[in-house]
Amino acid sequence: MKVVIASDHGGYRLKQEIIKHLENKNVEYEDYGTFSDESVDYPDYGERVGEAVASGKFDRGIVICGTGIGISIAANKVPGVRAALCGDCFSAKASREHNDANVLALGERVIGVELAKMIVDIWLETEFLGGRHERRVSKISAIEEKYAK
Ligand SMILES: O=C[C@H](O)[C@H](O)[C@H](O)COP(=O)(O)O
Repeated sequence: MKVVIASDHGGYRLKQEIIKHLENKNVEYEDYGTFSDESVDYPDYGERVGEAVASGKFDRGIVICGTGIGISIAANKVPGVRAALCGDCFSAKASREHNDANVLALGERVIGVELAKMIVDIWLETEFLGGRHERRVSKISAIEEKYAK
């Protein structure tokens, strides 16, 4: 599995911790920035990861900002992206099983590093269940198509 990860300055420190964790687990990843804690704009990084996942270059994306909210909103603007902001393990599992989330969003200012690592593990390991959830995810795609220019 190939993972792309990015953050703004508000998620930079947690991104570095998650990168160390991915390396320890031998998960293939690419870091799309930001590369310091200097202030930047989260939509740039959400869009970057969203495009990289939607294009098929990566299987999954991880985006991090202060709350995880802004960067997930931005990533979700890219057609084909289903970004899930998770602050607990149950949501991380359900976002994969039910929603086939292809981008995980985390908030550095909200959750601790150890919980974030646990969420990442569960999210990477959990498969989409399909079945009734397939129909609902298809309806999300239909909404995208309806509003596409
Ligand atoms: O949703 C947005 C994120 O939480 C940003 O990380 C946050 O807004 C950045 O705030 P500041 O510029 O005050 O560090």
